[in-house]
Amino acid sequence: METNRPVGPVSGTEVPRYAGPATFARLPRTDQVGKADLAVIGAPFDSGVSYRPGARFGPSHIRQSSRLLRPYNPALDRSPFGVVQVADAGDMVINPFDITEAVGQIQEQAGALTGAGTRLVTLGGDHTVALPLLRDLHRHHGELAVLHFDAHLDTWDTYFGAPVTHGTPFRRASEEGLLDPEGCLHVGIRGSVYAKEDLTDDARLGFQQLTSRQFAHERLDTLIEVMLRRLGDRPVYVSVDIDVLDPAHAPGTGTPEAGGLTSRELLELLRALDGRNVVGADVVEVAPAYDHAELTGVAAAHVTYELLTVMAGGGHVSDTTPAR
Ligand SMILES: N=C(N)NCCCC(=O)O
Ligand SMILES: [Zn+2]
Ligand SMILES: [Zn+2]
Repeated sequence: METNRPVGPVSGTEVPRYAGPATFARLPRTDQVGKADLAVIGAPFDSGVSYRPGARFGPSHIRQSSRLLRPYNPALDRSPFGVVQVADAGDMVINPFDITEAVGQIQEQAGALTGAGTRLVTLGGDHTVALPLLRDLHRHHGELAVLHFDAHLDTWDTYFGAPVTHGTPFRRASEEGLLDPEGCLHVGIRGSVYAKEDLTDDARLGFQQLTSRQFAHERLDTLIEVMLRRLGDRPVYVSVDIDVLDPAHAPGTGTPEAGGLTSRELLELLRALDGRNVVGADVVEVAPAYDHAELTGVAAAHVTYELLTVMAGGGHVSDTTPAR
């Protein structure tokens, strides 16, 4: 039947949700809809890691762990897949043997969609993938506020002389002028670094921090206020490294650090972005080989769902049901 309503996910009450190939949240593929306003896309690439490999399998694991998501999100009183057309754009093709070529391929394949007006939530892959995604979005929006959830700064300079790795994307982005130095914030930072100067370098590159320790001592609503004040009304890129969560909540990742956020805290922080101008997002560093019972996959799927809900925006109705 012809309809103007967005094409929604396959219903879990009509087709068993464990059956059939996994798109994110059982959404249609981009080639099954006219045009997607919002798309989930995989960036299976992990040649930038400094420790455990395996995040190249992140996109398929997050999709598999997303089968139980339902279309209505009570926390934000919204059916995100009914407000705008959301679809799964599949996986990018990325050379695992050449990082320079890989980041070019990511920028080009993301750009083909963003150039046509589709906003993206990219499933990594390791954190290297954020750099080409920021390069692409800077072309559309100018300097970006980066809201970066991570145990790690990822503003280090080089590893073994290599400038483009999963520990360096935000230093490169800052040096290239892609970031608004008044609007960038790390959330969940913790653990050891190489030297005290790492922290002063990081501040010079334009980042403030809400550390994981602050979550132990300060109220969540106070920290949310600090976060929102830092972002203002700037175009925001949200980068979620799943290792921002405590390893108890997300064991399936390459560089785990004890003492992290709970998934409840992270989901609340993301919901607080509702109404902000989120122009793109990623969910990275999910490495399923170290996961158990899809703990990390489910956390990443729910993070992605909250990002999509915020990015879908309010629309005009609270109970919009997508077409089937
Ligand atoms: N982006 C992630 N997950 N980790 C960066 C860790 C870099 C290091 O080995 O020091
Ligand atoms: Zn990290
Ligand atoms: Zn990271």
